[in-house]
Amino acid sequence: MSSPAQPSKPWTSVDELEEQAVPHLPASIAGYYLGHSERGVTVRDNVTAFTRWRLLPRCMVDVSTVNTSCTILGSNLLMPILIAPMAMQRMCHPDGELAVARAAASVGSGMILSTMSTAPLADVAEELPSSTHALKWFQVYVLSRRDVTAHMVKEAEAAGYTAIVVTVDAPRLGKRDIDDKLHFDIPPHLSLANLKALQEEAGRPASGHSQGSGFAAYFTSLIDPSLTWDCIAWLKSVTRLPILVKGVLAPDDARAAIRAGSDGIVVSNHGGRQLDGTPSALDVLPHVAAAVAGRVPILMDGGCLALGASAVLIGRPVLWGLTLGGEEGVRAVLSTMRAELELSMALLGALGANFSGVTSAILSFFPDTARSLRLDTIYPIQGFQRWRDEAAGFELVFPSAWSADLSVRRRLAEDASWQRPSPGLPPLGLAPRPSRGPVVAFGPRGTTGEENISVIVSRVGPSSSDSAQSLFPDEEGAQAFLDRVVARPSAGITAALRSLRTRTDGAGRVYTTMDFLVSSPRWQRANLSTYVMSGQSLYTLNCQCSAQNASDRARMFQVVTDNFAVAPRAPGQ
Ligand SMILES: Cc1cc2nc3c(=O)[nH]c(=O)nc-3n(C[C@H](O)[C@H](O)[C@H](O)COP(=O)(O)O)c2cc1C
Repeated sequence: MSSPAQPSKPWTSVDELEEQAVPHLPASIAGYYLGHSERGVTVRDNVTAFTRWRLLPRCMVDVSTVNTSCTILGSNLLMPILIAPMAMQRMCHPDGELAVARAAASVGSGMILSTMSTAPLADVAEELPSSTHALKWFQVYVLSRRDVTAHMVKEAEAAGYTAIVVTVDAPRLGKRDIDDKLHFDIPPHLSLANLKALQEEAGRPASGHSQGSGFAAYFTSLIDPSLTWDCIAWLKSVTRLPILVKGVLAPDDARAAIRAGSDGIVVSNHGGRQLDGTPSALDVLPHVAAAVAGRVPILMDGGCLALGASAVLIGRPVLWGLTLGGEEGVRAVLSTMRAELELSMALLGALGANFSGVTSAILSFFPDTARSLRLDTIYPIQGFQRWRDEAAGFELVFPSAWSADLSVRRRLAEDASWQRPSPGLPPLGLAPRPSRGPVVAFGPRGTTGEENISVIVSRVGPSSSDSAQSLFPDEEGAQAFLDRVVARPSAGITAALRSLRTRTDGAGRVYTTMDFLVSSPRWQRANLSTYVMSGQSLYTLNCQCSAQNASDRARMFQVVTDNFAVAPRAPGQ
């Protein structure tokens, strides 16, 4: 292909970007990227659907600060816009997937890397450092060769990808007439880097397929057409990563995906490239959101946060940016989209509108944004409410069906009266009582406390510099901590680390989260604990349940952990 192109003139819309990029690509590659199945009814409707909805702005809302950041399955992003998995990006630009990854990382977006990537998944992972606002997920096509699929998934987990997105709408490739006419195939200087071993084993597929698209024939030879919902359990048996299902349109399939153990749903018709005549992703989104009822995050192709998606995926515009300007071109596309989202949010006054009596059900339509505005201190959002403890300097969200543990509140009241005697009485002159446990705890109503979410604040002395580092730099350090602090060998109690991850807040504080299992001869408890230093205090958030309930509670605990935040305490506190 020709050398990377530059935009000939400034562009103001995705249509203009496409017009400029397409002439720079060989016809068969442009045809593949632009392509759709059959008559293109669905690809057109994906766009037209947006013209059938209208936005109703609310006035007189203070929008001097509009926040587009969000948290999705533990990743903090500066915008709820991710890059959809797209095959063979080196056909646009020599840097291909690497450039896209760099651009995503630089603007706080995220990338879902395709199985059909032309760069190896490990190389792409390196461009998306875990410490920044950069989500990296890996898209999986389940192949007839399950061993190869399992190997790829394990490799993705080892390379630091934090979720697997399994595409379920392509048991066969859709009928793509343009690709057939132009005999589209993988250019000879490129290869599907994640399937190299398979290609070497079977011999490289011959290009220039005389009967149509060589790529379509190759794809069909790879994919397992017998896939059913059992594959989610199979994927879970090969990886500990959350599994999202991409390609759901029917509400019943969303329910089935959750029953099968999916941790998220991507509403998508594959950009109109699979079955022609399916509804647009936008039109089905509200129905899927109703079926999902907040149990797992929903993402969608093309983008509408206000109808129930937590984040949106963009596809072809990224390829046009990549064609025209490599990394810089993709960055321009993402930055423009973020700026447009921010402007739309400001003009909508949408966030403040929720204060004017709109219910929590409506807040659930854009949960992450609503949470970032703390609207959940007033209304539950998707079943969670916010607890702010200004004196202790932290806030968290808790399941609104759970209640605060009254014994903790009673003990805190006792501590306070110990330090502040009743009015009129002389001061007792007593030293403050040392911290004796959590400052807040929540549990399901009517239970005895085995399941709980609690926060402990411990004074540890001046160590503010520690806040910028993870408390446990590696898994070995974290396991050593568990052995020392949690395990009690004399009572037969052991603690085993399952995973360790970190995130950083806007003030540079590092939140370290450990997933660990505590076992005694009689019981097993699953814990998700987050540790963060702020000022002179160590904050510990602990979410605990019985090991049997762990998979049921996983999503709830994830939301609580993702939204836990500390802030500097007022002077003297
Ligand atoms: C060129 C191209 C390649 C794609 N490759 C994949 C893929 O490898 N895996 C996948 O799950 N989806 C793939 N998709 C579908 C996208 O992930 C996404 O569903 C769709 O493109 C979004 O629509 P948009 O391009 O209109 O934004 C591809 C789409 C395009 C345009």
